[in-house]
Amino acid sequence: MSEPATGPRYLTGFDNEHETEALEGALPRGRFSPQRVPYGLYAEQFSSTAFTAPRASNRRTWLYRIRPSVVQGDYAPYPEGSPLLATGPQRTNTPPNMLRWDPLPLPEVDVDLVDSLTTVASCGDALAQQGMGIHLYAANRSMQDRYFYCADGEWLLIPQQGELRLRTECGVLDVAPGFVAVIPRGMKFAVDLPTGPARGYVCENYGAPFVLPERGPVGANGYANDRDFEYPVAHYEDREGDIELLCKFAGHLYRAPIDHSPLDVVAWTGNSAPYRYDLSRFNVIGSVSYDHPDPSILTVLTSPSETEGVANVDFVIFPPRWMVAENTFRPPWFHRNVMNEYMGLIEGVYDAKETGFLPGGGSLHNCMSPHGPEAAVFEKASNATLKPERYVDTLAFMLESRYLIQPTPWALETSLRQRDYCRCWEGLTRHFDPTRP
Ligand SMILES: O=C(O)Cc1cc(O)ccc1O
Ligand SMILES: [Fe+2]
Repeated sequence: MSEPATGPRYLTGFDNEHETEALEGALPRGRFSPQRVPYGLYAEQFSSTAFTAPRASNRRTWLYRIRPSVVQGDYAPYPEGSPLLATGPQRTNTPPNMLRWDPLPLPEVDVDLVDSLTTVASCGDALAQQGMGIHLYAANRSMQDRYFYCADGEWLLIPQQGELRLRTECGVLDVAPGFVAVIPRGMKFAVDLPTGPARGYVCENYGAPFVLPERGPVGANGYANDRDFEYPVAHYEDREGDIELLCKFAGHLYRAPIDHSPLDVVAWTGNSAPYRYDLSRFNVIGSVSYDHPDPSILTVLTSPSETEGVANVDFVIFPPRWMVAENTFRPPWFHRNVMNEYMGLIEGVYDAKETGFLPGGGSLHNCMSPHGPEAAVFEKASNATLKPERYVDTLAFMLESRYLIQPTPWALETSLRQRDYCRCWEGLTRHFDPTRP
């Protein structure tokens, strides 16, 4: 267990069968469901995979709580929720154009993270448990007397500005920019903003829960190491009041009244729990000889599809690292891909795009749409004197999917869309001269 001087404590190890209790002796020993649970708690199983999923991919947690989750009111639609939250499939045509957006401005009115959700795009179909939704948030208010869960998918939160404190059924996670957090499908939580306004991205993974990619010949270590994934210790809220439980279900928001905090889990054991990961812990593996490797080498987490090696979603990062490849065009190469790529920027500048791709912004290059370094980057990288160079002040990410990523009507129409994006490649003029090899 890691114990920072202040703030929440964490259990470490990806997908471990963790166990934790906020009151000594609260966790039943030797069985999950004794006739009577210590301290008068209720036992509740939380299943993130089918009961019969293979052992290696099975995820479930036993929660020991003050009241079972069924103690709540009926759901009613929550039409006041963000009108820009969408699930898909999108009804508008998906253009093949390369797309890019400026960041969302920070809000001028009080709004919490859930109410601020703005969907840029989605792929697949939440109802078929395939694909993902890509949302932006820009919020300035903590969630008070309201909690949320998403039945449509697991949430990967990628903060770009401002810290998030995630109060969840399993405990508390602090997530600053440079960290990511994953909340299992269906887990109840609230988001506080301890450092003021916050902005970032949410990948709502409709498919199989994220796992760590295989390492192949790289061996037993490297990429994202299992031990660096941090899970919260049990922490419970024992309070009653006029409280709201929000949920996203089949693409729509609902609200149910509840007269107590749903974060009343005193102890839990299992492997389906929220976790956070410090992206600076990623062990970057790259070329130490020549050529620019495929970006899959930078995969932090992958949600597999039924086809081996073809992801439902890959979460890939482009962190600070050394570039040493000799006689090599070092930036990302020009590219057309059967897979679909949404990119965001957490910090600094991305090596393929030195202008126009801004922290908090995003770009989308869908199936077979060409993309690559902008003209100025091509010019510079083709003529640079190649010596070892450390890329610093940079942290971009990519959400890559086998399913076409469909922008929402908002994303196509918003004034944040850079309608001149294509022009960044305009200066790529011909250099061909058949007389000079
Ligand atoms: O910028 C992109 O489009 C992502 C990307 C990065 C890279 O290093 C190689 C290929 C690729 O698609
Ligand atoms: Fe690409």
